[in-house]
Amino acid sequence: MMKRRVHVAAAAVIREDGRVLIARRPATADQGGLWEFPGGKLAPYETGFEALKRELSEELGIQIRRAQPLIRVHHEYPDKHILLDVWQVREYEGEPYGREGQPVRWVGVDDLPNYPFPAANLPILRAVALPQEYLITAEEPDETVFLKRLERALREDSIRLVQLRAKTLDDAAYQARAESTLALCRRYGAKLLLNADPAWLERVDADGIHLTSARLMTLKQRPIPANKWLGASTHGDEQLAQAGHIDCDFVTLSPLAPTPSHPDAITIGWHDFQQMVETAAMPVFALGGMTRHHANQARGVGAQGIASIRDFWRDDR
Ligand SMILES: Nc1nc2c([nH]c(=O)n2[C@@H]2O[C@H](COP(=O)(O)OP(=O)(O)OP(=O)(O)O)[C@@H](O)[C@H]2O)c(=O)[nH]1
Ligand SMILES: [Mg+2]
Repeated sequence: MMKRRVHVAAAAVIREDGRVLIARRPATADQGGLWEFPGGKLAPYETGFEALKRELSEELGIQIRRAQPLIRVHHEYPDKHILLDVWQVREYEGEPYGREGQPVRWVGVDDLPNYPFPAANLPILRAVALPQEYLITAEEPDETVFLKRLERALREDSIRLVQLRAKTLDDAAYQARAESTLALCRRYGAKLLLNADPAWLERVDADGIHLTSARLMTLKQRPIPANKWLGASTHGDEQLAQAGHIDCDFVTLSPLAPTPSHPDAITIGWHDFQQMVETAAMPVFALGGMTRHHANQARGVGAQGIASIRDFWRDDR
């Protein structure tokens, strides 16, 4: 028999202090007793956003003013195929409460993994915890220049996710660079991922590892614990599937568009990008010819946001 297909709109409602609202499902409901992001099934002829507005009014008593797409997750439950269409909501009227008697709680983003959620929710927890911009550092031999550029981006562009990519440094220089970069990232509350062998986490206590696509393809399982972040570079369906298989937390997918350094490269383009993101079941950053100004467009096709070296590696004006 064909499985039921269920399309659900749900919201990560985010308060000014950054906490996220979650609600507990009634013990008698499907997935009873687990926590969830408020929302529910689309009624016939409703769009996701229309359903979101109605459900949050019914379940929380709030009126959404503006919402931004966060992530779309397809998940196979034994009895149904579910599509969770998740939005980020920061602008709303009213004070949310459990209008159907359900317990609700404001939770810090890093505390979310401590609550039991339905199996489909793992990618959502990752998307909620990640920003919409991912800075990849440029090759820069001069450490002073490097740290100055990075600090500008942390301070002025509010970058909160950084990948240290330094392929030209030897091991000793890489370790020194990783330590100074980590100290700077910590000052701004930014997460730092090392683009390096996963064993580097034993030497530098960074927040995680970013795998090159070559390294990604050699792995049989997730190489680092769940409390560290695992990103990977991907360029197509096979690598995306492998990233899912070894349980990466997120990926970059590139090259989306031509760049000044690769004007004639074969690029993915927004259309195919959207299709690949739809099947990815994890946050995906668009990379290649992207700037901060593309972040909303990327969100619109289901991405987490954009990754870039060039756009963030600017000089102080
Ligand atoms: N709202 C919501 N539903 C989720 C989440 N994760 C998840 O797997 N689901 C599943 O998606 C479906 C949504 O159902 P729902 O019970 O919220 O639907 P609804 O508000 O329209 O209620 P009703 O149909 O019971 O009247 C359920 O099967 C639920 O288990 C989540 O984070 N939020
Ligand atoms: Mg509901």
